[in-house]
Amino acid sequence: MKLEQSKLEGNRTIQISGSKSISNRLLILESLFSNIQIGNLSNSQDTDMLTKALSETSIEVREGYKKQIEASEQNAEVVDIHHAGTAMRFLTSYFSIFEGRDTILTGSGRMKERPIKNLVNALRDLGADIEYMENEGFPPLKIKGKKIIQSTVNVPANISSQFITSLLLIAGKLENGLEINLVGDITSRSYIEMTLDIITKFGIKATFNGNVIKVEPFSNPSSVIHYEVESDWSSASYFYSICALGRETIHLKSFYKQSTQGDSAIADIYEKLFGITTTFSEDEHKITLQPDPNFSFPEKIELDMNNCPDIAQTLCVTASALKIPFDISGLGTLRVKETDRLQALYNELKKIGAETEITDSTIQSVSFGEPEENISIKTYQDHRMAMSFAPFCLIKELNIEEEDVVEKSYPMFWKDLSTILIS
Ligand SMILES: O=C(O)C1=C[C@@H](OP(=O)(O)O)[C@@H](O)[C@H](O)C1
Ligand SMILES: C=C(OP(=O)(O)O)C(=O)O
Repeated sequence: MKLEQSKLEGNRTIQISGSKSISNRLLILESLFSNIQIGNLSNSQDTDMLTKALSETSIEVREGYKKQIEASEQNAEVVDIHHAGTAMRFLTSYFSIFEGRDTILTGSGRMKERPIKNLVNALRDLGADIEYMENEGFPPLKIKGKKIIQSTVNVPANISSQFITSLLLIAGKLENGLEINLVGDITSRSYIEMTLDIITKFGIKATFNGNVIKVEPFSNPSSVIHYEVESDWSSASYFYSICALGRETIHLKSFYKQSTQGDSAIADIYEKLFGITTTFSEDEHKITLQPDPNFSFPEKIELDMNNCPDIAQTLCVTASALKIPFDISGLGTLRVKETDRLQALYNELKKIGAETEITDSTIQSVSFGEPEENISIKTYQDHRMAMSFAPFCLIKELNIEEEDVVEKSYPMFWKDLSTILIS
């Protein structure tokens, strides 16, 4: 995607679709239990992948399916979820309790490099039957669905919170409920809290004290629950970056003041660091991002982003574009996402003039110089690389390679961007 050097057209409104994280949790719950209606479901490719994987596996169909499989002794169903990490992790638990069904759960080349061992170990400890088909600790998996009766498990919590969420989503369905003891540091904690918020709104009883999460068994909500998904704050982050560089007002919908998405931290972060105030219009669920024209930027940015890892790339690009020194910690999980995001940032920030140093879990600026003449940003098949570098067109024209990657989380990104830029 060639992006001309542009200015920001003020006062436009952008409607972003539902949170990918919330949507994917609700889809699993909808499939395990009934009586749920979802509004503003994410239009992301990851959510489509999950919807497809779950189609015809809802609870009602499951009973019939079980008999069908027993009768015909069919081979395992193959489910390919491509790049969708949450889908991979959530479906591992889901298919583990899908009695009578054998599933081969696989994904893209990159998915086969993303860890899943702690989740598989936890499920095996609970009694699940899962085998690795290629490399120990990584997808693809062969899962023989069966009834799980064990109810306590230890899970290391420092690699991915998605393992914990995956277990929490099936927990209510287990005959004896589930007690999870989180071992070690807890990464991406906000996502675990989001899951607990969703399951408890659903009627499932759960507590989180110290390092222990307890979930009681649950049958079904007594009446239909309507869940309106708040729009995606990770997607909104790119407009905060655009606002910080373009210094004009932007409106975004549909967002709430009380959000369960950890990435809503972007509002406070961009207010403190870049003078972008956010006002909420409760009745329209609209937020207005407004730059303070007299704001003086900080001398240095020091931030731990363990709770909101998906907006780290956004922040690094904004700070580099404004040449504000930064030192960001808490980013260990970035190494095992769609690409090694720390390495990708290190490589591509150079092109816009920022030299950095990276460690296992940090990125720090070293110096700022002039951007390259013909900037062409590689995305490494990572949607967030494409979207986080796009705002740089407010400073200088650039090319973003593999533009279609945005579809993973935000298919309308380029179209929405074009409505607020004037070249
Ligand atoms: O549960 C979720 O919806 C997510 C959890 C986070 O992953 P980790 O816990 O692996 O950091 C986040 O990066 C991902 O985009 C979505
Ligand atoms: C890391 C992400 O997604 P997932 O882990 O679900 O692939 C993301 O959307 O930034």
